Amino acid sequence: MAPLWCVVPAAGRGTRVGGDLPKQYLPLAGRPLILHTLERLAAHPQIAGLMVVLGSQDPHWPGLDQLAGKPVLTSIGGAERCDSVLAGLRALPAEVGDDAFVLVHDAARPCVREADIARLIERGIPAGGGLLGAPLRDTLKRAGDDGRSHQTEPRDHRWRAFTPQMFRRGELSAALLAASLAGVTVSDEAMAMERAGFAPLLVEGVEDNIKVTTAADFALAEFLLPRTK
Ligand SMILES: Nc1ccn([C@@H]2O[C@H](COP(=O)(O)OP(=O)(O)OP(=O)(O)O)[C@@H](O)[C@H]2O)c(=O)n1
Ligand SMILES: C[C@](O)(CO)[C@H](O)COP(=O)(O)O
Repeated sequence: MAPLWCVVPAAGRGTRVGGDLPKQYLPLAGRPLILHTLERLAAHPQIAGLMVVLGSQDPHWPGLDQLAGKPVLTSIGGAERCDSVLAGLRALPAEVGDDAFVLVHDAARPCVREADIARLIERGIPAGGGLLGAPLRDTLKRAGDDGRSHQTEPRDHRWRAFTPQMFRRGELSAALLAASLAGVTVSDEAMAMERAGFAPLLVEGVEDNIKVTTAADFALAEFLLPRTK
């Protein structure tokens, strides 16, 4: 099977972490968070190259053009994550045809495991596309505006969505464009594909593939990094 390109949205501002520097450039184990993510992706034998989607004014990008001997290209993202992913898909090299499967992985998920990426590719391609995730394990409460629990929701059939997510370049681009034209901000690729009539395969991944979202997540990611190779 031919290796796949990976689009890496990295154009966010990290507002939930706070501070002046976007979270992808904050130090994690002594180096910018994004470098850990990119190195892990580039080292994967089934990944052909990386398309990193940057903010329009980004003085922090280190100007990488290759990693582990694989090309690292960049493009400019948009206001929402879904805009950035669509921009990255459009900027992929022409050798990546519309029928080619493409991975999308958050720059903010540095602890992704090689085996999870491999499992997504192996199971997702015959299924027409899919995503890593994990079934919800906690009891789920519906909160009222009063901050009290008013109901316990069923948790069966409910999953948390991770990245990578993997779809055909053409189908995902069309699905993201359709959502955008409808004024819908999709929070992940699978949501765009669901709106377009697809049923992405849920491939179980390890829950330590965390998204660094708040300042407290840096300590957890630093702990997990050497344990999730
Ligand atoms: N307009 C955007 C928004 C987000 N992202 C990227 O999408 C990933 C997941 O998004 P999230 O964790 O929400 O990152 P931020 O938008 O940076 O965080 P916040 O919502 O706290 O500002 C990150 O790698 C982020 O850089 C992006 O490429 N373009
Ligand atoms: C794509 C994602 O990582 C799946 O969990 C997530 O949706 C990113 O954005 P969010 O703003 O944290 O929902």
